[in-house]
Amino acid sequence: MKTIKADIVIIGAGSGGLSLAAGAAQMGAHVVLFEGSAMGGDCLNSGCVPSKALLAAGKAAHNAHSKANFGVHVADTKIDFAAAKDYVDTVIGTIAPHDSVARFTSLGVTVISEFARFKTAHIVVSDTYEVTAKYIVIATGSTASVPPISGLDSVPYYTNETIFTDHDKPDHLVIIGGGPIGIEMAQAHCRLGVKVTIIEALAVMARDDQELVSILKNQLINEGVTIIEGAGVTKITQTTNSVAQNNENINVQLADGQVLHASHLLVAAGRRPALERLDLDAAGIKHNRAGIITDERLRANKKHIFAIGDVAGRQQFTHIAGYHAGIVIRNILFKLPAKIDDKAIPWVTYCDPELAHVGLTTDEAHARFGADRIRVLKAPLSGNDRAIAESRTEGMVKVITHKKGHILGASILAPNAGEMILAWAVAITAGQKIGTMASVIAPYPTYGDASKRAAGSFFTDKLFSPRMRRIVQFLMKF
Ligand SMILES: Cc1cc2nc3c(=O)[nH]c(=O)nc-3n(C[C@H](O)[C@H](O)[C@H](O)COP(=O)(O)OP(=O)(O)OC[C@H]3O[C@@H](n4cnc5c(N)ncnc54)[C@H](O)[C@@H]3O)c2cc1C
Ligand SMILES: NC(=O)c1ccc[n+]([C@@H]2O[C@H](COP(=O)([O-])OP(=O)(O)OC[C@H]3O[C@@H](n4cnc5c(N)ncnc54)[C@H](O)[C@@H]3O)[C@@H](O)[C@H]2O)c1
Repeated sequence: MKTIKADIVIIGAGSGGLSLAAGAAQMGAHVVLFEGSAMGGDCLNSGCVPSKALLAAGKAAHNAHSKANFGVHVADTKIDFAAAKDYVDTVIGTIAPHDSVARFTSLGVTVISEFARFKTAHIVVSDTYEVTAKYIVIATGSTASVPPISGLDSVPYYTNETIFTDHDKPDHLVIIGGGPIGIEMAQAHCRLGVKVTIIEALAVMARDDQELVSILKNQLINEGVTIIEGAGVTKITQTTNSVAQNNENINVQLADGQVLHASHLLVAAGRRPALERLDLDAAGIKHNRAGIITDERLRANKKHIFAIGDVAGRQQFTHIAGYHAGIVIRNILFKLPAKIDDKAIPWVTYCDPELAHVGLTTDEAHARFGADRIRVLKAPLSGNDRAIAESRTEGMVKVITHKKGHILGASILAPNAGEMILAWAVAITAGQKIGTMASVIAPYPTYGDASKRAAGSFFTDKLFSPRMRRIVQFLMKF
């Protein structure tokens, strides 16, 4: 057993662990980083990167098919599903060196490619190392949560960890769960020629603005995705291939008695924190079903132990893991009592059109301020010249403000909503009122102009009122 003394031990080299390791080591701390699997974690290997690459392949196929209204006729579009998966591998391979052991070693981080667990509250061990550290940061992420459906354990199914590595094209992909993973994978596969059905126990994309979600749902249904909501799966069985049509030999029974036949299943029913290898009891660290219990400084019940990213039981996004890393750097390296601030957290689901959000949702704003103290501003893309020129009028910018003009939240459904939401994230972070966005000079013609238009509608009633008309008519006398 080799022994090391370190300033900071980080367990997990995903988005959170890597950001923290790179920052802390380059600022002079002695950092030991444990990773038991692939460097880069979920985001690089089985999350953001492969899903966005597959969506890009799907978008290329879709655009090749749907150009007739532009007067462009594309003959004989052929989709090579395996080649699309090769493309996904290439994208991962291109980014991988950035997250590699070699790069982090060159930054001064001691990387140990083994799973780690607590021996005591100050000592972390793996198969061949024992590291004593002043601070320990748990960044072990999350894994797919597999619901206890009768028969599921006796049939093959994909999770995010396996779906990107299989290069065979499914005939009929049935997806259990209509959250961001389910929606993104449904559209990517459908556009690459796969028959897709989503089964969602409650409502799809429940965390997002439901008016925008319903437009998105129509878009997906028009493209060929079948969406079944409010339907629990009660039982799953498998028949022998010889009696199944189109390889649809997995039978998915729903609570209403309906039975669907799938060739492949994807379980996308949420996440559970990756705690099982850590032996948290050895360090007396408190946790619950969501993850490590932390305070606003991301400290566990032992104040020298922190948790960041998915395992911290808060929002589960790569940019949040990176944000957490910054909070922990300020706490550990600079001894500042930095706390997380939830006011302007953005998220984007990268279907086409993209669905983006930042700040409070309409429901949250209602609950916090009451319906009579908030305003909802809308700019449908049907009134946006760029969207009309590109035949992409299906979306909308929707903004929630306090009645005094403070911006509380924004949701956008648009082709590049993920880029557009940044302006609203900046405005909310900076505590700006809606007048700032209304007075911005937006380049024409852009989708961003719809943000300005939504903001401007805050003032429409006052600007075009009888009172204003009387004032202007009076002033025109001079
Ligand atoms: C399909 C999919 C698509 C996604 N798309 C997006 C997106 O577009 N945008 C976005 O912001 N987010 C997206 N996410 C979420 C994002 O991937 C996660 O929020 C992010 O990866 C969390 O980073 P993390 O560092 O907390 O954990 P992870 O990236 O999961 O990294 C944790 C690491 O810890 C390692 N580990 C675990 N236990 C131990 C141990 N005991 N010892 C040593 N190592 C250990 C694991 O092997 C892993 O490498 C997506 C997720 C999925 C599944
Ligand atoms: N673009 C992005 O940023 C992006 C993309 C993918 C994932 N992610 C992250 O990963 C997380 C996990 O994504 P997810 O989609 O797995 O989880 P999720 O929790 O967001 O959605 C899971 C869905 O599955 C449903 N469900 C659960 N059990 C079910 C069952 N037995 N039958 C039918 N439906 C069931 C739930 O009602 C829910 O709607 C997200 O919350 C997000 O934080 C982000």
